Amino acid sequence: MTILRTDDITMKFSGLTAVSKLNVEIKKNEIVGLIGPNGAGKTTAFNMITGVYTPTHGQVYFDGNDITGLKPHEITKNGIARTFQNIRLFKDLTVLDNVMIANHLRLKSSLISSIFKTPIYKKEEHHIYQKSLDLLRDVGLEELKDEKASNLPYGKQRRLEIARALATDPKLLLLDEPAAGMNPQESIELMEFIGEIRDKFDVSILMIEHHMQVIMGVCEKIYVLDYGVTIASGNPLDIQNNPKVIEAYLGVE
Ligand SMILES: Nc1ncnc2c1ncn2[C@@H]1O[C@H](COP(=O)(O)OP(=O)(O)OP(=O)(O)O)[C@@H](O)[C@H]1O
Repeated sequence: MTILRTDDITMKFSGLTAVSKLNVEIKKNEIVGLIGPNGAGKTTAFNMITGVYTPTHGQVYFDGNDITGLKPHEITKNGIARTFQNIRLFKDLTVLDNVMIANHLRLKSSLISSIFKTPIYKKEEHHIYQKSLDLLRDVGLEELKDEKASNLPYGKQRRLEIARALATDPKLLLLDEPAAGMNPQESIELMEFIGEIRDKFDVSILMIEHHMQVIMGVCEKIYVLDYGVTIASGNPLDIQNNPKVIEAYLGVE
């Protein structure tokens, strides 16, 4: 079953075509990579899928619906969550509070009931507390729940970011360079972690990553962009042996 399909999505910024006619297909529970040299258009593709930009041409279909042009929060509610290249945590808040805040997107009670702390609000608040603790346990951060987010080592901050994204109950998770800044040991752990969250949370994953070992190790399918154009797609072995990819991407490493 296809969870995400982009149909010729294109993004033009005045004279520059950052992404040209991108056709991505992600199946349920698939882990897919999006790679390419700096400036190839990867983040722009994420921004079109998550509603930060409306494609200048083409459509985005998610879970059978056309989501092109929806606002980012509407797309999150539809079931797409993302992390960012530059970690975006509330650095002065605790690990637990970071996850609880992300969970509030799912809160059903009104602003009024939250101000007056009605029984419905208290019940939902308790549910969120419990769910956040469960999430932290699932990503291996439970013991650090009271720690300030900024005190966490880099690899754990990335995990917390992923936990925050998972708090919105996504069906598709977009990870923007999850291995950036990680040491080799953290990168190996990340590879295992990505497989675990796919299984545990029953999500599909689309990830941008420059770390070739991570991409080749976890992705079932890979798309390669160069100057906004898709120059190859296929399984890791096909991609590694594709002369166009070697020239455009691996050649500049
Ligand atoms: N808002 C914008 N306005 C104008 N040009 C933009 C904008 N966003 C991106 N670009 C340009 O579009 C092209 C693709 O950028 P993008 O950030 O998507 O690449 P990327 O593959 O994610 O790169 P990196 O690996 O360095 O993050 C670049 O030439 C960039 O300068």
